[in-house]
Formats: sequence, C-alpha cells, structure tokens
Amino acid sequence: MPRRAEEFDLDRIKRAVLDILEAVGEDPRREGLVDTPRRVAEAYQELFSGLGRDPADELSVFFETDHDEVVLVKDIPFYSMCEHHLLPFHGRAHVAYLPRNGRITGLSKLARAVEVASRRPQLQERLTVQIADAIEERLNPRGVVVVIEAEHLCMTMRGIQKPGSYAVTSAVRGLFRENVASRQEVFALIRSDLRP
Ligand SMILES: Nc1nc2c(ncn2[C@@H]2O[C@H](COP(=O)(O)OP(=O)(O)OP(=O)(O)O)[C@@H](O)[C@H]2O)c(=O)[nH]1
Ligand SMILES: [Zn+2]
Repeated sequence: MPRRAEEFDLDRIKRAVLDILEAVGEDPRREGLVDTPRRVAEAYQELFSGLGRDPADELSVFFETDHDEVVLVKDIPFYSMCEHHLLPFHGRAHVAYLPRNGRITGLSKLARAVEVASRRPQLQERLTVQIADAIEERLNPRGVVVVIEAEHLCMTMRGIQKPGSYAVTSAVRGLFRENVASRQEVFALIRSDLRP
C-alpha cells in the first residue's frame, strides 16, 4: 500500500532524478526521458512504502486455537533496497514461529510484515531482525526463526560483481535458540522441498 501522498515529496524526487540524468550527461528533454522523473518518483513511492510503518501492525489478526506446533511460511518473495547503494536486494524470506497458548495470526499477515519491513532503505540483517521482533512483540510465541536469502545487486551488477552469490541471514529466538533439536527441525523444514 503506498504511503499517503502528502508524506512523500514526489516533486522533490522528480527534481533530483532530473539532476541525476543531467549529471550523467543525458538529455532529460529527449522523448524517452521526458516522463522518467515522474516514473522514478512514483516507483520510489512504491519501493519505499514501508517507511514510517511498523511491521508489527500487520500482525493484527489473531486466532485462538489448540495448535501448539510450529507454523512456517516459506519462500515469501521480497524486494528491498540496499541502503548503501539504493540498489535492489531481493530473495525469499522464511518465517516460522511456535505459538504460545494457541495464539496464532493469519498466514498472509506474516508476508505483510515482510513486505512492510522490506519496502524501505534496508540492510538484510536489520530486515531479518525487524521481522522477528514484530512476531515476538505481537504474538509472544515460544520461539521464532526468520531466515532470509537474498541477492544484492550492489554485489552482482557493480563493485565486486559476483553474480550468483547470495547472502543468508537468520534470527533465532526463544525455544529455537535454547533447544538444538527444535532448531534443527525448523531448519530442516525450511530446507525441505515439500510442496503442496
Ligand atoms: N552487512 C551488509 N552489507 C551490505 C548489505 N547491502 C550491501 N552491503 C555492503 O555494504 C558495503 C558498503 O561498503 P563501502 O566500502 O562503504 O561501499 P563500496 O565502496 O561501494 O563497496 P563495494 O561494494 O565493496 O564496492 C559493501 O560491502 C556492500 O556489499 C547488507 O544488507 N548487509
Ligand atoms: Zn549495497
């Protein structure tokens, strides 16, 4: 969901993009570029739409069940922007938690929390921790595991240029941190290729 227009200075971004185009030696008046500053501003509005929002607020729907086992949503695709280069990093998030007293949230809400935390200038490590924090804060579960695997375009299309390399980060909380067997079980589920 885009942020409210008044919080996002589209005109300022348009001016900045025009400056960049001129600074790299382009002609911003040529036909293909005339609307580019507006397009980029609107794209940034979407790419940074998680700014000023709390991923925990996405976890607003709760159900009480007698489900006491791990809940895992795997392969949640996400696109974020590396805060160092403002280039995309993208990949998949795997989010697992162990409910306490049967308190669970909607499955889609986990993906929504990933979305809000990723749509901002971000670090992969911080993204991982923010998702885990949100789940801890709102569900008070017995354990949380968040694993993120991502390709960073700042490492693949520029700089060190290592296409195919990707970074894996994890945040492990509660029982999954204390109990090796439980942790191994959830990591095995994340690795498994069980498909619907
Ligand atoms: N830990 C971490 N590092 C990141 C992430 N995204 C980008 N980076 C790194 O941030 C670092 C910034 O390093 P600098 O030396 O300041 O910038 P740079 O000269 O453009 O670095 P190079 O990419 O090595 O050319 C680089 O090593 C990037 O790979 C991330 O999500 N987490
Ligand atoms: Zn970067």
